[in-house]
Amino acid sequence: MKIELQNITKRFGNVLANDDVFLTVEAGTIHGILGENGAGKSTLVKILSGFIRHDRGTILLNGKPTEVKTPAAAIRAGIGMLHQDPLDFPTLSVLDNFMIGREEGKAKTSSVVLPKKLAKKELKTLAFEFNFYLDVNEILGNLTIGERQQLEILRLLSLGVKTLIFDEPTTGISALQKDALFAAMRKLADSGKSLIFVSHKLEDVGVLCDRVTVMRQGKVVGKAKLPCPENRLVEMMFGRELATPNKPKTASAEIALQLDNIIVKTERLTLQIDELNIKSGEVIGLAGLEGNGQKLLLLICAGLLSPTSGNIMINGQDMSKKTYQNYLKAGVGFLPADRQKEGLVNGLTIQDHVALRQSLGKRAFVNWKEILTVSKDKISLFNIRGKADTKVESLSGGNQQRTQLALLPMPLKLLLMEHPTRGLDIESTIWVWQQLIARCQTGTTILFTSSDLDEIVQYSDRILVFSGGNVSAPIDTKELTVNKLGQMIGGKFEDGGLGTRDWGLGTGEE
Ligand SMILES: Nc1ncnc2c1ncn2[C@@H]1O[C@H](COP(=O)(O)OP(=O)(O)OP(=O)(O)O)[C@@H](O)[C@H]1O
Repeated sequence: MKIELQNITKRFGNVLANDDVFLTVEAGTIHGILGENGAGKSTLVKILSGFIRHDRGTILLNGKPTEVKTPAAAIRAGIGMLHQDPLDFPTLSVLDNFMIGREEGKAKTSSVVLPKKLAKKELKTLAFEFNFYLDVNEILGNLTIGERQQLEILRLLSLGVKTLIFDEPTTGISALQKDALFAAMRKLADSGKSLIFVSHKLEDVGVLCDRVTVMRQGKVVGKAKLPCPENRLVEMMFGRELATPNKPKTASAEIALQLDNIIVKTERLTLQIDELNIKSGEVIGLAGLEGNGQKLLLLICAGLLSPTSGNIMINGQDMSKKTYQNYLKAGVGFLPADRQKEGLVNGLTIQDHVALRQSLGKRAFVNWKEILTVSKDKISLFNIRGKADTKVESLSGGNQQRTQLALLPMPLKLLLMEHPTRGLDIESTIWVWQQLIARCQTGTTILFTSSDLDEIVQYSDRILVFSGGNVSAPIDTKELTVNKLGQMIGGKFEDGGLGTRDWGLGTGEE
C-alpha cells in the first residue's frame, strides 16, 4: 500500500513535534525515518497508526484521503505499528495474545474452540514462514522482547495489515533476533507490503532500507535513496559531522569490586562466579544474549538481589548480607533497562524525580526552591527536551533516558547500567560516554550491558561474555573484534587465539 503524508502538523503545548511534514512510502519498499532524540519521528508514526490525532494535514492511502482516528481504525485501513515496548498482555499465553484484536464476531461463531484451533494453526504456519520460534502455550511474560516483537508482527499480519511500522525495533533484542527481524522485514517488503523503520542507527538503516527521510526539530530536513554515504546522513541528522571519542585508559591498580564464590540460583538459571576482581576506574562490558545472567550480576552488585552464597567486596568493604541502603551509602548506582517500569515513575514530573532522588534514605523536608534549581541545571546539562514540571511519560524515549542518566548520583564508586544509551541518538551516545569516562577518570568503576556489540567493544576495558549462567574470564578488549565477540556469544570458542575455551569464572548450570 502506498502511504502519503502531506502537511502533517502536530503541537504539544509549545512544542511543535511535527511541522508540515511530507512523507511518501511506496508499496514494496522499506522506508527509514532517521532523526535525533525528540526530532518528531514517533509522533509522526503514531499519527499514521491512529495513536495520536494530528492538528493539520492529510493521510493518503493508495492515493485516497483517509481518516485514521484510532489504532483499530488504522488496522482496518491496513496499517499496523510495532511499539518500542510491545503492547501485549504478559499474563496471557502466546496464543491468546495472538488472538487479540480479531473482530468479536469471529470468536463468537458456533464454538470458541474452533477459532482457537484455527488461530493456533495460523500462528504456527506464520511463525514457520518467518523462521520465528514461538511456543504457542508459553506465558507471554516469559518471552524476551525480541520474541514478543515476533509475535506482534505475526498478529498484525493475521489481521491483514499491508503497512507495518517499526518504531526502534532493534532496541533490546539479540543479534540473532535482529537478523531474523531484518530477514522477515525484507520478505514482507518483497511481498509488496510497505514498511516504515524508525531508528537512530545509521548502520541498520543502511543495510535495510530502500529510502530514508531525516527529521530534525519536527521538520523533514533531508531525503535520500540508499545506499548513501553515512557521513551525509549524519550531517543531515545533526547539521555537521561527529567525531567519535577514543576511550582513554582509566583503570587504576586498586581493586574496586571483588566477587568470591558467588552462586545465584533462579528458576531459569544458575550464575556461578568463583573469583572476579575489577579495578577502580575500569569499564567492564557484559556481553551475551539477554537472560544469560548479566542482569543477575548487576543486581547482586547493586544490592538488589542477595546471592545464594558467596562474598561481595566493594572498595575493600564487605557488602555480603548488607541492605540496599548500605550499597547506596557505599556509592553504588544502578540504571535499569526498563525506564518506564523500573527507572521512572509515570505521573511524576522531572522535579518530583529529582526530589525523590535527593531525599532517598533521608528524613528531610523537601526544599522545592532548591529542587527546582537543581532540576533546571540537570535539564540544561543533559539537554533534556522538557521542563522541570514536565511529566516523564510525555518525554520522548531518548529524553526519558537522559532524565534517568541525569538522576544518577555524583560521585559514585560503582556504576551498574543496563543499556545506558538505549534510545539515544549518536550525538547523545557520544556525549553520555564522555560523561561516563570522566566519571571513570575520578575512580568510578562501570559495569554495563548493551545489545549493541559496537558499544561494548568501543567503550569497555575488559569484557565478560555470558552464556546460560557461564561467565568467561575477563577478556581484554584489545584482543577482540565485534565479529569475534558475536561468535563467542553464539557459543563459538576457539582453541588458541583468545584462549577462552576454558570459561574461567565457574560453571553455570541450567
Ligand atoms: N504526549 C506528549 N506530550 C507532550 N509532548 C510530547 C508528547 N509526545 C511527544 N512530545 C514532545 O514532542 C517532541 C517530539 O517527540 P517524539 O517522541 O516524536 O520524538 P522522537 O524523534 O521519536 O524522539 P526519540 O528518538 O527520543 O524517541 C519531543 O519534544 C517530545 O517531548
